[in-house]
This record gives sequence, structure tokens and C-alpha cells, in this order.
Amino acid sequence: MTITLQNIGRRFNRDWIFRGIDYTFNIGESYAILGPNGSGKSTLFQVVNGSLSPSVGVISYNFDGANIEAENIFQKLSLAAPYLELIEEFTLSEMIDFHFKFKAYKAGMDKDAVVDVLNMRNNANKLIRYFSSGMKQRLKLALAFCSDTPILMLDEPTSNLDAQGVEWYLSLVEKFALNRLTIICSNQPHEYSFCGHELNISDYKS
Ligand SMILES: Nc1ncnc2c1ncn2[C@@H]1O[C@H](COP(=O)(O)OP(=O)(O)OP(=O)(O)O)[C@@H](O)[C@H]1O
Repeated sequence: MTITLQNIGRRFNRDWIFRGIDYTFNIGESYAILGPNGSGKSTLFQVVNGSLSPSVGVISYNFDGANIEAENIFQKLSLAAPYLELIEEFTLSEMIDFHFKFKAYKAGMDKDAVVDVLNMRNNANKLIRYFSSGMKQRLKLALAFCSDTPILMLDEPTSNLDAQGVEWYLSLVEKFALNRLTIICSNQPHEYSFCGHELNISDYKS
């Protein structure tokens, strides 16, 4: 699996957020998209995951030698981001069932195993609406990590997590990010220090 960006740029109205990005993301590797607040990390994240079109340039997805159209790439990826909402009217148990109607479980996982990863057996029947912000963030991460997709994309993965939550996140990286294409948007080293590659938005501002 590769994602190839050729001369990618995105602007909002007259403002270029970034341009001239030539880059290839490869399966089995981890990438950090870096930059200060407002620099364009989330914008690039959305361009890479196919939910926002680039203003210029070409993005191509290749899986086992075949090209995949941008509108179908969601089948291959798992996302967690602050602006992607959970369904507040569901219980935890219902949310997991719903999510895994669209994605397969990673090998060896099922609903009980996901609840165990979350350490939320006592909350299985609690409405998501009543989850704390940290519990919601843990749930978003667990759903993404435990889905069997080749691409894992996380925007600000430890937002709302305490120190223990950060350790928990790093344990999920060790267990569930192996052999995937992992992309982390961040400006906090503890979230991305395991990444072998860094793409800095500030390099594409000209
Ligand atoms: N839909 C939009 N319309 C107009 N401007 C936008 C839109 N989305 C983002 N922007 C602008 O694009 C720039 C980059 O925003 P983006 O959210 O990608 O930055 P970021 O690096 O992820 O920031 P942060 O670290 O604060 O999350 C900002 O100036 C933002 O105001």
C-alpha cells in the first residue's frame, strides 16, 4: 500500500495553506505530520484521507498493485480525530457493534476484547453522551487501532488524555500499529516520537 502525493497544494479562498508537497507514504512505516497550531496539519490529514480535495496536484492510492479511487479509500483506513464525533445516543456496546458493521476486527479481537482494551467492562451499557472527554478519546483510539485496515490515521491522538492515557496510547501503538501505514498529526513529541518519518508543513509554505 502506498499513498503518493504529487505537487499537492490546498488553499482556502486566497490563502495557500501548503503547496508543492511531493511525498510517498509506504505500508509498514510511521509518519508524523508536524507544524505549529494553524499551520495546516489537519488540512493535509483530510487531503491524504480523501475527505478534502487538493486545490492542485494529484494524490494516488495503490493497494497490492491496483489503484484505488479517493472516494473508496475510506474502506482501507481507520481514523481518529477531535472533529470526528462518536454517536452520543449509543451505549458503548452499541457503538462498538455499529463501528464493526463497517470494519473488520483485527485478528484475535472481538467486542469483548475491545471493551477489555478500554478497561470499560463496567461502562458497556453507558451512553456515550455520559462519557468523559478522556473516555471518548480512548474509545475513538480503540476503534481505530482494533480495526483491520492497512492505514491508521490519528489527528492529535492524546488530546484529553492524562499521563496514564498517554502510556495506554503508546501500548496500543506497540500492539496494533505493526505492519500498517500509520500517520499521526501532532505537535507533541510524546505522540509521535516512535515515527520513523517526519513531514513538516512549514517546509511547504512558499
Ligand atoms: N474550511 C476552512 N475554511 C477556511 N479556512 C480554513 C478551513 N479549514 C481550515 N482553515 C484554515 O487553514 C489553516 C490550517 O488549519 P488546520 O486546522 O489544518 O491547522 P492545524 O495545523 O491542524 O492546527 P492545530 O494544531 O491548531 O489543530 C488555518 O488558518 C485555518 O483557519
